[in-house]
Amino acid sequence: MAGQGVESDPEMDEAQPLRVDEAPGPDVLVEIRGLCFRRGERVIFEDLDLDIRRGMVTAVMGPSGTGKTTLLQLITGQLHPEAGTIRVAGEDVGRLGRDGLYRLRRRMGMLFQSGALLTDLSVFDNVAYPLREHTKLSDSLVRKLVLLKLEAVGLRGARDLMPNELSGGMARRVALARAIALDPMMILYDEPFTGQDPISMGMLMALIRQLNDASGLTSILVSHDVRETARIADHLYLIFEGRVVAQGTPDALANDRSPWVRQFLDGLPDGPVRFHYPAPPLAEDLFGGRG
Ligand SMILES: Nc1ncnc2c1ncn2[C@@H]1O[C@H](COP(=O)(O)OP(=O)(O)OP(=O)(O)O)[C@@H](O)[C@H]1O
Repeated sequence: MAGQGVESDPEMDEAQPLRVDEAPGPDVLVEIRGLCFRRGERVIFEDLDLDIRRGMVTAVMGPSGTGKTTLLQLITGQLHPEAGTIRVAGEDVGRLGRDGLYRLRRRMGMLFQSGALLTDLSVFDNVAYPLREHTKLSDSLVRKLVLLKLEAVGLRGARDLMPNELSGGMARRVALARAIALDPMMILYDEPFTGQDPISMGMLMALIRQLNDASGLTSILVSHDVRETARIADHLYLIFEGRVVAQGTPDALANDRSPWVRQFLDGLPDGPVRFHYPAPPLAEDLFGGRG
């Protein structure tokens, strides 16, 4: 666990930005500074600062639609910042050309919700796919690597199965084996627990932690599952309305009394994040004679 305390604004009725003032050290793998990004007219990020530290599992949480998936897409260079910088392993992602991005993405494993397996390939061939596409390794070496990756997710014995013969949890573990096939420096998880029963969720949680620690990875985890995420993450960022509104270790955030943190971590239906969409007073609407 990282020994860092919580940082949040206790009076936070309205989300205030938290700034990362100190320069990033060598332990920072992803450094985001002053990130601005819009979708049409909608501001998704406004002057966002965020650090992902090497060797840690860092979770990014926040209400639905805050931009968590968008953040992962910006880190992987699928989207480009409007302003600000995103540095991954020292490289400014927004300035990389096609080749640079390609090289960088090879070093990032991704387990996105939509990252389905190729349905007409066996488990073995799904995991072998990135190795065959991106390397010139011999068949016998590919075989050994695939078996090792499948062993790491507990599915070496399932190598000849087809995707439609797998449970949802097994399919996600195969996708995880595929995501680590090229020995990435970092792995990004977007809602990895969605739709999983408690047992396979537990297995995935343990795997995320184990793979991170045993392979010296750095992990970014986007998830709605507050309790589960807090159990495996070293550091949590809570984002809302384009900014980081709180960050810290799970323990520190668990003891944080700010209304925003409490509403999010305790799943309260109303608080700084309003249940009601902004509207004039009800009486005015009912009796004010307006259309
Ligand atoms: N391709 C797109 N074009 C336009 N707007 C988009 C697109 N993808 C997402 N958005 C919008 O950007 C905002 C952020 O979306 P994003 O998926 O990043 O949020 P999220 O925090 O990951 O949400 P959730 O927790 O529900 O998955 C949302 O308002 C969404 O409607």
